[in-house]
Amino acid sequence: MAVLFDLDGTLIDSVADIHRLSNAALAGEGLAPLGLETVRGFIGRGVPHLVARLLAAHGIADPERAARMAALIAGSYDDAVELTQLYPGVRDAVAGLQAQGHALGVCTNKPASAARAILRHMGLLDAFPVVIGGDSLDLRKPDPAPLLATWRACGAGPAVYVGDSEVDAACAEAAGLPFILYEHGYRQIPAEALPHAAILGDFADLPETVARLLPAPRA
Ligand SMILES: O=C(O)COP(=O)(O)O
Ligand SMILES: [Mg+2]
Repeated sequence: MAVLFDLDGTLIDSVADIHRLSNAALAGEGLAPLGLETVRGFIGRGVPHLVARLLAAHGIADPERAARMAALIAGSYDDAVELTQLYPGVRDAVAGLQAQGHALGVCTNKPASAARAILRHMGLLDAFPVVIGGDSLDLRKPDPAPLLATWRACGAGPAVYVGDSEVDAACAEAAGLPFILYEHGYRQIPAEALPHAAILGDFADLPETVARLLPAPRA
């Protein structure tokens, strides 16, 4: 059985680093910085969406500037780890699921190398042998393709997806996987408004929630 995770807003609280990168990219274009809460609302659909929203906040739609900003962010994303933290209980939950023999994977819209870099920084890269990022395939979440690729690489057995946003809920639904909504991430609408099999408020409850949704096969 497999437990698949979103990254930003689910395993890690990365908004401060993404905020810093975003304002550096805006500064490169001579544009004023944006507040942390504003940038938080732009996270979850990958870097192209992020830069489009950063520019749109300044009333700008300009593919050339967006491409320059995306390149600047890509150039420093792997080092944007200092302000990022694991959500409380993540380390123990991951260890517990590993001990129960679950395959663990990450399916994020963050670029794959930045996703691996932050997992390495947290000492968790070995726990997640499968990491699919927003640039791993031609399609990103909410298209189900990256989640299905993660699921297949984790053995294609019974699986759940743990995520924090509208994008993750839609992606899990399209992939046909039960969705566990982590409620302290970056979603923009009430938790009840998102399709979910369970809501997770505390990572300490994750192994039990997974066991409820993925009962062990009878001998
Ligand atoms: O938008 C991003 O870059 C990443 O977001 P995700 O980890 O929640 O998919
Ligand atoms: Mg997320």
